[in-house]
Amino acid sequence: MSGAPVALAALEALLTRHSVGPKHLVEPGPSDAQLALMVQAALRAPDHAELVPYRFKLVRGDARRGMAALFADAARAAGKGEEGAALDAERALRPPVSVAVVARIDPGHPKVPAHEQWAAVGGAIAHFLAAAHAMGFGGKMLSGAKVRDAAVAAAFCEPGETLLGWMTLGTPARAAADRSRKPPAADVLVDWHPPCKN
Ligand SMILES: Cc1cc2nc3c(=O)[nH]c(=O)nc-3n(C[C@H](O)[C@H](O)[C@H](O)COP(=O)(O)O)c2cc1C
Repeated sequence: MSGAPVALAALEALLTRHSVGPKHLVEPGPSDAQLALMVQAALRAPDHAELVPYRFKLVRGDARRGMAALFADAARAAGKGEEGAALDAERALRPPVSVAVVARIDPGHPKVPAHEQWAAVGGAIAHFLAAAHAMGFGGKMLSGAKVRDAAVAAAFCEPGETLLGWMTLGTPARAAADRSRKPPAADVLVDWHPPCKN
């Protein structure tokens, strides 16, 4: 292989990353130092004009109970009933750590259109979760209709911001199966040819 030596451990982490759902996550969650590394990795994702169009909000410890109450209220408001409310509350309580992803997109930016800012948010999520996986943590990005519940959104966002969802993080309960079904690289990488001129 030509080019710079490949950081094999980093590549291995990228090639094996897969989501681990909240029901398979147990304590311990990542420490402050480990979370800081995940954020540093996120900040390395491509970001036109370095706008950093996102913020991460850490939900752990007792704060999970507050989020569970919000989730339960959102479920009731959506007509899910008490059983649905309990299920949604459990989604907040079960992961040792949840990290809310809040996008702050500037639709009027003179140089960076909104779609490029959204791409930066996606890149940050990917780097964050890849770093978590590289450190042995399991994680999954989750959203659901509750991100659009007014009370839930207001609890996480300033005016003009958008709540994308939560990266749930913890120690995988067991060697989790990689259920990802990815297409072969050849389906995704194709040669481009200039349009024919007649
Ligand atoms: C912004 C965003 C929101 C998502 N919300 C959900 C969700 O609510 N429920 C879900 O099952 N997967 C959701 N996903 C997809 C999962 O995080 C995960 O990527 C998908 O299940 C594929 O698994 P993999 O990451 O192992 O390839 C979301 C992904 C993104 C980027």
